[in-house]
Amino acid sequence: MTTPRLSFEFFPPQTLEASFRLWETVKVLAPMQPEFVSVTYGAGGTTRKLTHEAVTTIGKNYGLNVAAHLTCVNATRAETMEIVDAYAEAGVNQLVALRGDAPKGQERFTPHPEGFASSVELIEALAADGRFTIRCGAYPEPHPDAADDMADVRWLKRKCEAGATSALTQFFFEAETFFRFRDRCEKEGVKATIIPGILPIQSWKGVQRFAANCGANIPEHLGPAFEKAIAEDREQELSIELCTKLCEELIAGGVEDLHFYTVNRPVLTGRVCQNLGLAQGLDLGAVA
Ligand SMILES: NC(=O)C1=CN([C@@H]2O[C@H](COP(=O)(O)OP(=O)(O)OC[C@H]3O[C@@H](n4cnc5c(N)ncnc54)[C@H](O)[C@@H]3O)[C@@H](O)[C@H]2O)C=CC1
Ligand SMILES: Nc1nc(=O)c2c([nH]1)NC[C@@H]1CN(c3ccc(C(=O)N[C@@H](CCC(=O)O)C(=O)O)cc3)CN21
Repeated sequence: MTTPRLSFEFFPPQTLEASFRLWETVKVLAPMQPEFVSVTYGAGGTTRKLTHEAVTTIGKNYGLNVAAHLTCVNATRAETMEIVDAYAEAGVNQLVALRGDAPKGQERFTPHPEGFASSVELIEALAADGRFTIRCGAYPEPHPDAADDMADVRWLKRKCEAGATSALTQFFFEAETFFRFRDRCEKEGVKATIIPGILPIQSWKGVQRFAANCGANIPEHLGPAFEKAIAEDREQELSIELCTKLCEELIAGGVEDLHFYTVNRPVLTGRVCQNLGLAQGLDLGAVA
């Protein structure tokens, strides 16, 4: 069994308090020497400037390899390529190219009349540009926009043919979900590395809301387990236990990379990595 490579996802802070949390999260997790970290891009491009600042600051101050998320929402092609130029000038060499969620108040993704109409178009433009390693998203369980059972596999294949060399999956809670998807992708001839996206459950309430919007299935037995854990004030311990088990199963099944959705909180991700024996240099003692 190989030692998996780690990566951590952050979101750009919208308030001063949130920015303290981000820096603490980065500072605590950076010593684990992740392969890369990534910074998300708010729905509708609302965090354009903040994402850029977070990406460059993390790169400069922590020497981490940072991948910036980029979406097609609410921007012309020219505007999107301006953002791309600014990243290249700042020394960023990896992008996570996404179609993007619909902005608040809008039901579904609607392309900008002069914008990229899909993730495939964005990836094609980035590949033609040639300056970046391109990562994309992948959906082991049907994305709400998927037409049928195989749509997400076939669409991922298109994204990889367009130039994405690795895919970060939506979070999921059963290893089997990932393995089934990986097998289907292999059968369809998807060449990219498929990296499981791992969400340690920070908030049981929050994750139920979020999962419903994303089409991620929450196994039924988790409901009573969390209710009991919350009543006994050990919600975090249960999250760590479940997430550790999921990662162990993935590693046993040959997974060589783990991408953690940190939601800008270092403890759960740190503790899971510790349990997996992957947390050299991690010091959780100083976390506020
Ligand atoms: N997957 C991940 O790791 C993350 C995803 N997201 C969000 O997920 C949302 C979706 O973005 P992407 O992953 O780039 O979406 P995408 O372009 O892969 O579309 C999602 C699914 O919708 C269907 N679809 C969309 N456009 C299609 C088309 N033109 N023809 C056929 N099928 C089509 C496919 O089934 C596809 O798998 C974004 O809002 C992104 O911000 C955010 C953070 C991480
Ligand atoms: N479609 C989509 N959009 C995204 O922004 C997105 C994804 N998918 N998938 C991958 C990550 C995971 N993301 C997540 C996942 C869970 C929470 C969540 O549980 N939030 C809690 C707060 C947690 C806390 O206390 O800090 C909440 O109550 O909303 C947030 C973002 C964001 N990312």
